[in-house]
Amino acid sequence: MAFWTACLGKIRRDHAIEGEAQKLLQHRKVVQQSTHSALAKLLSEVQVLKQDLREVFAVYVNFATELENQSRLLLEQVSQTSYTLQGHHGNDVQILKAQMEALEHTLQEEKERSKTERERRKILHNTLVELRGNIRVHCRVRPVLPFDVGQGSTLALGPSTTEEVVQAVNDDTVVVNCARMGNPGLNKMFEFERVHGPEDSQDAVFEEVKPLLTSLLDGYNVCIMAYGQTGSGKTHTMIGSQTEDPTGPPREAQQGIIPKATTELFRLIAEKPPDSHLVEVSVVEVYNNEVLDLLAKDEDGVCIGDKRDVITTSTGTSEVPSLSYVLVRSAADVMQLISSVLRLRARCPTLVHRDSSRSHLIVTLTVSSKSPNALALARRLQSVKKDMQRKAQKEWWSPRCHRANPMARQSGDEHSISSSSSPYHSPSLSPCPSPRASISQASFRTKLQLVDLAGSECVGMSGVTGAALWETSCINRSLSALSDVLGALAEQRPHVPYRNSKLTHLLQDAIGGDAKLLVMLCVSPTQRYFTESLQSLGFGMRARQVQKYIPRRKNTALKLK
Ligand SMILES: Nc1ncnc2c1ncn2[C@@H]1O[C@H](COP(=O)(O)OP(=O)(O)OP(=O)(O)O)[C@@H](O)[C@H]1O
Repeated sequence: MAFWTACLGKIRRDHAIEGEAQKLLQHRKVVQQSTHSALAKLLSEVQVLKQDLREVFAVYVNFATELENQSRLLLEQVSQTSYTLQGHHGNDVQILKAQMEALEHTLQEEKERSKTERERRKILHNTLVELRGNIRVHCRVRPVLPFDVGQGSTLALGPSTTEEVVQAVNDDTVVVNCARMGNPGLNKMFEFERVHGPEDSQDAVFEEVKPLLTSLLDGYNVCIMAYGQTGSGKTHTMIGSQTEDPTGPPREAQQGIIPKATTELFRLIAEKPPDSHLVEVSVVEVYNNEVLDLLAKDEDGVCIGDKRDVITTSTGTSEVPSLSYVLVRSAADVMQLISSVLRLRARCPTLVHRDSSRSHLIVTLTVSSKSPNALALARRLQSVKKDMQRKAQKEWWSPRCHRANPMARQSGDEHSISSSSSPYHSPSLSPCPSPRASISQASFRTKLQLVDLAGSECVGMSGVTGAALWETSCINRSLSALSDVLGALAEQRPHVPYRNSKLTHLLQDAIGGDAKLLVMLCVSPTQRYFTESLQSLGFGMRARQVQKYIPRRKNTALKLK
């Protein structure tokens, strides 16, 4: 029984397993069928895709070929067009070139015509200046320098303050660009006899001044005066720039008007008969409205700078009694003398300029000439009556001849004139006229005054205090006195206030007398000094309006007698 039960159980289990196997087989069949059908579907889709791809490729190939053909066509057209265009353009360029050349030619012609016109106008103007006795005004615009951008200064400067607003537009015009000062489009133009730009050398500046030296020997008094704001280049223009050795003379290329004028004067004298000219030098500074004789020496022969007065003589000219004069025989003598006394000149650093001169410096070269004409006249004059001689002596001799020169008495001074060893008696040194001296009476004296004025300045900008503030106010007052004198002369007022300051009193003869006066305006170019530059240019314009006495030759009076 147990056996049968076991067999029955086994049969049941086998049957169940068989049933399971049947089910699995059935499922496998189903899966196989669905896989086949999916595969068939996929294959058909692949076929479709393949067909599509073939078609797309065919389209692409067609398109590429077409594109290539079209590009080739276009390229041909472009090269054809560019070839055509080149031909046309070339013609246009040729035409334009020809037009430009023609324009350039016309421009060149116009330039030359305008240059000739300007020169003609300048000659006419100069003749007019000469005839009317006007003051000549030259202007020099200096280059922008490191201290303009605030180096070495406590002032912090913005870029606008260092912008160049003053420009020399040609050789007689300066333009100040006022646009930045709230006046859009307003430029101020100033015309002078000669304008120098920043690129102009010391030589170029002197070339324009040189003819005055010939005038000096022709018998005219001459004064050259540098005016301008502090740091604008007055000392550079008049004396020159310092070498490494500040006590030494300036290098030749950097030499200013004083050394160059002195050299030129002695060159001109060398062309004259020997011993026909004597040159004496005096050096004066006007400091805090005091006149100081920089050649005055103490007992040890050291220059000390003594105070002097300015007086008006009976003939109405200004004189400095007891002023020291030193006889010089060469330009080197003059420069050595000037260099030796320059250390006495008042200087003070300001915020604008480290080596600012605080005084007006006046170097005077007095030339005594004995021309052959004058000699002949003197011989003839010896025979005229005594009273005529006395009258003539009064006119020919200035009060300087009646005083003894202190320098002449100083022993051991190689520059001092000794009347006995002198080739002829210098009028300034002869104690009084004698019959023997009548020949020397025929000589005439002319003065060359070379003036380096102290700089006009704004107290706020220079940042000075205390004693330096007093110096500044004295400088500004003396310069405004100078301006007042020019104003009075320009307006031909009956009273000219020469005596309002020592400076104007001292320079009275040069400003209002019959001297040939040249004002050298020095101007800084940057926006920082805009107001001061306008003021200086205005001063120059005022000076130009002055009609002085027509410059008179010093020997004409003799010839007429
Ligand atoms: N044209 C120029 N070219 C080159 N350097 C210049 C020129 N003008 C002036 N300078 C330089 O600028 C500085 C100031 O010039 P300078 O001493 O002549 O001024 P200034 O007008 O005499 O001043 P101040 O009135 O304060 O004495 C100097 O170092 C000088 O060498």
